[in-house]
Amino acid sequence: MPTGEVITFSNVTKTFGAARAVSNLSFTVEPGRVTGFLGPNGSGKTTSLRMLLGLVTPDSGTATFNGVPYRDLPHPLSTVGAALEAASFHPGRTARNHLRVYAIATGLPRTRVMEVLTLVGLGEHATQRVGGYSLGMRQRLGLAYALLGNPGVLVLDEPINGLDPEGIKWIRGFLRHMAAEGRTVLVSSHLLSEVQQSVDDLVIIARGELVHLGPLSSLETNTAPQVVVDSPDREALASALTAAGITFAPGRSGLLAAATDPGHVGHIAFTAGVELSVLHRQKAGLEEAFLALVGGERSL
Ligand SMILES: Nc1ncnc2c1ncn2[C@@H]1O[C@H](COP(=O)(O)OP(=O)(O)OP(=O)(O)O)[C@@H](O)[C@H]1O
Repeated sequence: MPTGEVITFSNVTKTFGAARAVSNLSFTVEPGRVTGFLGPNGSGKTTSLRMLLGLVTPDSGTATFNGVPYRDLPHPLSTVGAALEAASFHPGRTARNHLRVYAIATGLPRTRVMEVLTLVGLGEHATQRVGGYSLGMRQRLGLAYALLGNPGVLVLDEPINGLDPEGIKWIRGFLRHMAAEGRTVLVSSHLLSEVQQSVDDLVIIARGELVHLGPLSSLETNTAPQVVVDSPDREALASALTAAGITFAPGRSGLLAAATDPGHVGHIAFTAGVELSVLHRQKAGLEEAFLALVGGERSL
């Protein structure tokens, strides 16, 4: 069984010319869990992953696996499996042929090729030319390549891009399974909704900076709760709230009051003699919390 390793980014900074792509980024990624690495397009995710894999040199800081930078790993292929781009396979060659070349070059048994192709659901398409593959099939081939050395760490850049609903369902189960076996799984995405159902932890960046770190549930608790309140006499309700120092904004089903306790809002209305038609607590959705953190930039 492969053992997961702790990924540590420590004060990593990278600038391209005058543009700072990644700024003083620090976080850890734990084994046995799926971690979503989220941020809008251009927020620095790919640059960070490329630094982790030794493909880009940081200006300062380190990105390591159990304290060791990628270039110093004694057995990189059996430590880390990475899928950064889906389209870099030669269209004229078959999936099996592609992976055989890598397997031979790295001293892995040839039998591993069909094992990984089967694992990602490409067993029946192993002898098909990659040129005829859909984007989703190329994503799966990228995953198969990442799994060749049976690594303890998986680093996947936007693996859900291009998958159809069935493929999305499959990859969610796949990521969970990989983590359940003890692997460290780091998955980037620009859409929270895409990974929400498969991640345990979140690392969110915007403009190259860390803006949120913690379990998925922490994003929810990070969101300011609101009390939805309404009255047949909305004007009187508004006056009562203002008099009590509670700010509010009009919402779809009433006034959205900046308060945590519906009981408190109800009491204010009661003492002002205002009848209520609606009174409940509301939390903003995860997507709203995510958008608020990344500066409201809605990714395309
Ligand atoms: N080789 C490079 N030369 C110059 N600028 C670069 C280079 N690579 C990335 N950048 C810039 O760094 C910033 C971060 O880009 P990066 O690709 O890491 O973001 P991302 O979050 O992965 O976005 P996307 O999801 O669109 O790939 C962007 O402003 C990008 O234009």
